[in-house]
Amino acid sequence: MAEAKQLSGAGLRGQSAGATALCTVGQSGAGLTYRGYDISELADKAQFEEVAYLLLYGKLPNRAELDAYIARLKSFRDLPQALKTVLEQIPADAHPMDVMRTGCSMLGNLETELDFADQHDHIDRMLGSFPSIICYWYRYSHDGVRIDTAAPEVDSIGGHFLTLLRGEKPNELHERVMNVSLILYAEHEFNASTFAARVCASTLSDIHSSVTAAIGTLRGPLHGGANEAAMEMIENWTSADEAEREIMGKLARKEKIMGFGHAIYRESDPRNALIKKWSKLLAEEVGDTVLYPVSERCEAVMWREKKLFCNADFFHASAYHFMGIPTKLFTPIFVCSRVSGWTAHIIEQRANNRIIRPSADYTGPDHADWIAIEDRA
Ligand SMILES: CC(=O)SCCNC(=O)CCNC(=O)[C@H](O)C(C)(C)COP(=O)(O)OP(=O)(O)OC[C@H]1O[C@@H](n2cnc3c(N)ncnc32)[C@H](O)[C@@H]1OP(=O)(O)O
Ligand SMILES: O=C([O-])CC(=O)C(=O)O
Repeated sequence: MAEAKQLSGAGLRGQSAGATALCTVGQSGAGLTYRGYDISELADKAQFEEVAYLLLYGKLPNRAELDAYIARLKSFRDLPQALKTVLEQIPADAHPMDVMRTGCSMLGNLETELDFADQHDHIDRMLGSFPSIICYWYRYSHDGVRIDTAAPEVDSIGGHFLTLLRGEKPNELHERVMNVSLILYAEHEFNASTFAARVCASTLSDIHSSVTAAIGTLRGPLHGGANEAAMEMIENWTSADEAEREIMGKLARKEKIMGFGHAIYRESDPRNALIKKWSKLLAEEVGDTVLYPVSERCEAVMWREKKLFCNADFFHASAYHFMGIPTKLFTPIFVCSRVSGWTAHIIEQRANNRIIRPSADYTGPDHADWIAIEDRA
């Protein structure tokens, strides 16, 4: 069994910030479970909606419960006119994560959470409508089309996203990959965005504020934004040899390579092998001879040179790209998935709440004498 990563230093590393029954990350150096279920088994056997139910309701649904849950999520796909009007004001060159942040916040204005007893209704609404929010904005701002977001012909959230984006139902392979991807991204203990959601929830704020805080936190390239940043890097390289030269140059310049490394895992991120397998299949489907070999070479060079491994984001970049998904929509897909984990954590925080308020080590002056404004330099 691998040793756990040595955790100490800045960034609250290695300090427990609370308890959770939702997820374990890196307990054996590399493992990941959601409520005790291993991620490999979930990615192989589950539907994303089943995993969301597991996280949110504490058990796997039986057939009748799953069917009812999927039907319920589908019923939340339509957007209120006022939200569509706001989305239509956002320019095409806006960052789609800003669109998600605004979309979630606007939903909170229109359908405000007035009572925590209704939290599940708001969560299901977010799960059902987030793909609609991003795709409505994208298709309107880029193609001038006002799409109907209901898409009743497709049941899954991943399939819904692709159908809205493309205007037609995806093939089985693409729907399956989206399902796996959403499962892999659903939950990850006290990562930065989830922690932001819990901090916000701990003030007894509403669920839309908590999720909006999480979206803003996921956006950064050190967190969810790494899948886009990885794509922007690898798409420049036309061969594996060029990728190796460029990576070596970046390492020599001490640049960060996006999609590698992890705050908790020590020797691998278990989500990588799972999404990599699907990226390879998609590469074969589109006849790719460049991007997948480039990605594999990056992986080999980073391990050889730095013992750094691909995290969940790296092979997501090529997988999404092979499915024709525009790079700037990569992180919003992460949002459509992680909203399940964020909201499960908000429920957990609310059930046993104390406001999250750590201390700081003060490093300023001991005492300063007041200087009248006319005497200041
Ligand atoms: C879904 C997710 O959010 S997964 C994470 C997505 N983020 C990325 O892919 C961004 C690139 N990766 C990183 O920036 C980091 O690895 C993080 C933010 C994920 C983790 O940060 P930390 O826990 O602080 O990293 P860690 O302590 O393991 O770093 C050890 C050393 O490796 C270096 N390192 C870590 N990751 C990388 C990387 N991707 N490229 C180059 N060097 C790296 C660090 O700079 C550090 O070097 P130093 O000791 O000379 O300062
Ligand atoms: O756990 C982390 O720090 C980041 C991560 O992999 C995730 O949120 O999926």
